[in-house]
Amino acid sequence: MLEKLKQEVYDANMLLPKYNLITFTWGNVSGIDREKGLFVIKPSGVDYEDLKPSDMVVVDLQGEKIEGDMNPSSDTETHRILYNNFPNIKGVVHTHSPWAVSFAQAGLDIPAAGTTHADTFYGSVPASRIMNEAEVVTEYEKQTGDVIVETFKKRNLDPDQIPAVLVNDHGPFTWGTSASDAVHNAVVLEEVAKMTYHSLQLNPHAIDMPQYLLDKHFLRKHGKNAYYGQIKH
Ligand SMILES: O=C(CO)[C@@H](O)[C@@H](O)COP(=O)(O)O
Repeated sequence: MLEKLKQEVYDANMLLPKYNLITFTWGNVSGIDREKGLFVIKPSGVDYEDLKPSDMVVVDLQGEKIEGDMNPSSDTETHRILYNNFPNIKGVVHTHSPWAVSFAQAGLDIPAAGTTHADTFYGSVPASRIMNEAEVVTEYEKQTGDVIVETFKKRNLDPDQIPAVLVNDHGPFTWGTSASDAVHNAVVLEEVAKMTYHSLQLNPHAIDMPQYLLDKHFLRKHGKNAYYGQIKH
């Protein structure tokens, strides 16, 4: 079942160690088949060097395991909530990459400080609120997804324009148009977190880039008149 998607999701998971985004088993990638309403995710707690495409687990959008010998990632419920609430996304990534986690643990947004950020994120990457005890004790991973969705709703953010969040005291989740696109966004997020940390050290007072520069860089790659790369009009 979903053999092509399993291979894609496996390949995307293997990009996490390649780009130094994970330590041990601290991360996961999933990808969804929207027509079938099924997503494929990494099994929980398996070393990356031991993973195989056939180990990937198939889950439905109600959270039922449909196929797979192993338990799915412990973060499966968070991925499920994101797929159910952000209808255009087709891949989700979670890591504990250290620069993004540093902002998450500080409870700080990553402000849009320059064009590296603006090429991928159309504004600050938001930090969520801290989850309360009841949310953590009961259905923790589902509630993590709910808090991410709440962050975007309350702040009127578009998940298609800001494909990342920092879960407070935890770490980053990113998403994208495919599993590999979500990994691409996780790599950019980590680079941007590192650069912005250093910019804040050098000048904490002049960090936000001008709106016109943010507009130019995001929209030349993602707007309806995008012209970056080999786009033909
Ligand atoms: O945050 C954590 C653990 O605290 C998890 O995201 C991480 O270890 C990955 O877990 P899985 O191997 O995907 O179950």
